[in-house]
Amino acid sequence: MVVWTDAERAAITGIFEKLDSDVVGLNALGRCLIVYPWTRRYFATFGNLYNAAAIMGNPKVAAHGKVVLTGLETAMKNMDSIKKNFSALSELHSEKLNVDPDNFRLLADCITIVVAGLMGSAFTAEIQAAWQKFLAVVVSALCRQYH
Ligand code: HEM
Repeated sequence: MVVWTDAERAAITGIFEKLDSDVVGLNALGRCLIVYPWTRRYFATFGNLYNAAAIMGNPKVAAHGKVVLTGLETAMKNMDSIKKNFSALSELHSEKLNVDPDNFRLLADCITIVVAGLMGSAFTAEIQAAWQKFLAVVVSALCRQYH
């Protein structure tokens, strides 16, 4: 079981309060698709993902970025049962979407980079530590139904 300190809980909820999930979602998913181009293959239904400008201007990327952030927000609101809550989502990514689980970590890193950029100096090492712990638990929960 994952144990969260009050400071970690406050750091994570604070990030969601401060940042606009539309902005974080588009920029993080867009960055992932640009930096790790093989991730584009999972989004064949999204249309034009040929280059950075097309990706960042694609409304389906923006909409899906928001979906991912909404998923994270659900995890934040249920921090003591992330594994249980993400069981169906893990199964979907594994069995139906066939997403290689290595990619979860890559998207998580893009989310951290975007959050860091938006938070500026408020993204202290302590806040980063709490945030990365949170994302590590999410990634581990998403990997759980892979076998
Ligand atoms: C932080 C990690 C991630 C989270 C929290 C997350 C969350 C979600 C959520 C909430 C959905 C919608 C599920 C539904 O409709 O019931 C979804 C769908 C999807 N995810 Fe993920 N995801 C993550 C990582 C990834 C990665 C790394 C990839 C591929 C590289 C990926 C590919 C997809 C695809 C292809 C869909 C279906 C999109 C569609 O056709 O609408 N996900 N994800």
